[in-house]
Amino acid sequence: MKKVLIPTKLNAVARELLKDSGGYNVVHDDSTELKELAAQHPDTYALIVRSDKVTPEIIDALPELKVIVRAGAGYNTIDIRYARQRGVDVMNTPGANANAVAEEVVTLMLADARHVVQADVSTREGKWEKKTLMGRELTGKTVGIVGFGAIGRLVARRLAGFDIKLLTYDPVLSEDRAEEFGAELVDLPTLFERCDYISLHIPENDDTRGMINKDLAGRMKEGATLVNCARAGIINEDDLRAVKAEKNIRFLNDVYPKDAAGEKSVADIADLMMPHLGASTVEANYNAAKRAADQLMEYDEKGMSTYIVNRDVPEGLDEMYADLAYDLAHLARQWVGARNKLKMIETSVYGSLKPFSDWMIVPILAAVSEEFDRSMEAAAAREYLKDMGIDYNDRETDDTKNYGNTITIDLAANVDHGSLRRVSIRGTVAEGRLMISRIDDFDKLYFEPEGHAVFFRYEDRPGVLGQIGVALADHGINIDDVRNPHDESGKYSLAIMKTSSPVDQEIVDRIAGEIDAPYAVGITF
Ligand SMILES: NC(=O)c1ccc[n+]([C@@H]2O[C@H](COP(=O)([O-])OP(=O)(O)OC[C@H]3O[C@@H](n4cnc5c(N)ncnc54)[C@H](O)[C@@H]3O)[C@@H](O)[C@H]2O)c1
Ligand SMILES: O=C(O)[C@H](O)COP(=O)(O)O
Repeated sequence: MKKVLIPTKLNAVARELLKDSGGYNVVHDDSTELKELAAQHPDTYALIVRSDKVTPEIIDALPELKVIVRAGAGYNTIDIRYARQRGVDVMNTPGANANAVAEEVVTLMLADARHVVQADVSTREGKWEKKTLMGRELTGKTVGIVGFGAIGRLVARRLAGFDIKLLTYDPVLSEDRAEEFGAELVDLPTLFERCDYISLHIPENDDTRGMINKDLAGRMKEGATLVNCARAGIINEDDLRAVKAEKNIRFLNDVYPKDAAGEKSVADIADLMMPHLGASTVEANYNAAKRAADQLMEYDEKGMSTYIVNRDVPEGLDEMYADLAYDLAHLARQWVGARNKLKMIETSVYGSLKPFSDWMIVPILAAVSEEFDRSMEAAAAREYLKDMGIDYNDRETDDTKNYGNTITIDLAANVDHGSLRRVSIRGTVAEGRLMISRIDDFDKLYFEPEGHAVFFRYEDRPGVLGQIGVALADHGINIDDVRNPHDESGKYSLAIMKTSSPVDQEIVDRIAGEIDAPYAVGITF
């Protein structure tokens, strides 16, 4: 039986579900230090934690460890890179505790606006501070949500009853999607300048650490409120301290560099402080515990999970196929017009790659959207696509077609007057090299996506290749390799030329005009 160590205060449902499944020996102990528990249970296979710090020392103390499940959202307390080096997968349970945090945000806003804590203390002391404790109303105010993920969206929904004006900033959100939530998508400085309340709902990572700095805090309105129920590290505390006194900013805080008793460095600037209680509701604790157990069992049954946060390429998949998916999508994106609005992505994954078809959306999306980070998960990719209004279909495929281990990517993008421009590109890995084997009706290309290349699709006639060669030479560009297949009808040709240097799309478009090629792409792989 696999040993699961739960060294944290987590609803018993996790323990019960795992035990009932018959496959796990669960040790649930929230009163012993994790270090000590690790020493006592070196045969641990899975660790289920909350904000407990999982250091390289803990990981090293558990040589059998295969997976760490974070029953919650933020995993900045787990050394995910070291876990990866040791072959340990790390999962979280996104969204499981989102409502608890959203309600905490509303609680803090209202409690501060009506001086609930002070009023309670002073009334118990026998005072009657009705005059000094004049409050403020939340209704009708402008609220800014930084990070419009699971929590950010729920904060928006919960606050809707207060008739607020809602602004949001999230780099992977489209204006249309924001509008569906009644939010206006703005940039970060604008959000800080315009809002009466600002609530942070982003992860702490290398990009967001110290993000709320003097410049942003300095843009806040006089008397505005900043709520941090995300992570301490995203605020530069000294910068906020400097601005707070000047602008009378209210600061409501749930998170600290360390989850532990003792003095808090933000005590002098925080108007309300909670001991990291965002997820501490009976309901959220149950949801996160159940999700942790369910995800662990799914991980063991299917061998992979969309919730893994520290794996770029799934175990069992040759990394070259991830690169192939990226290159196919990169070329397809240029083919349909890099600036045209993408409407549809369809993937057809064949052969031994099939178990990874769901995951393939990650490198594909990284190729078609600069905003999407390749280290993100498939679930985040699908959410992103939904937000951007892009249809995504992972097609059922039929291996009797003998396509081997191939990936086909179909893209469609809007061009002028609402018409769609489509392309279908297939590729594989052969002899240890990436190969593009088909572009639309041009088959058996076996073209290696590497270096610089130009593509022109034109009506077949003699002399066109020469024309392209001369035009490129006029720009000092040498041709390193040429393919020139015809399509099935024999009517169209595709000129694929590898070039010595990148060819600007402007030059490609000019040559396309000269040879009357409606499809023309210059690309660097
Ligand atoms: N106080 C608590 O108890 C508590 C509970 C749960 C989560 N959290 C914290 O809240 C964070 C958010 O949780 P979630 O469940 O909403 O996660 P989520 O992944 O659903 O949403 C995070 C959002 O932040 C956005 N984002 C990432 N980088 C950004 C940036 N630089 N600027 C603006 N937006 C950015 C992402 O695009 C995403 O939409 C977690 O990472 C965790 O640290 C705290
Ligand atoms: O990221 C999270 O899920 C929250 O910060 C909750 O942390 P906790 O499980 O330690 O309360």
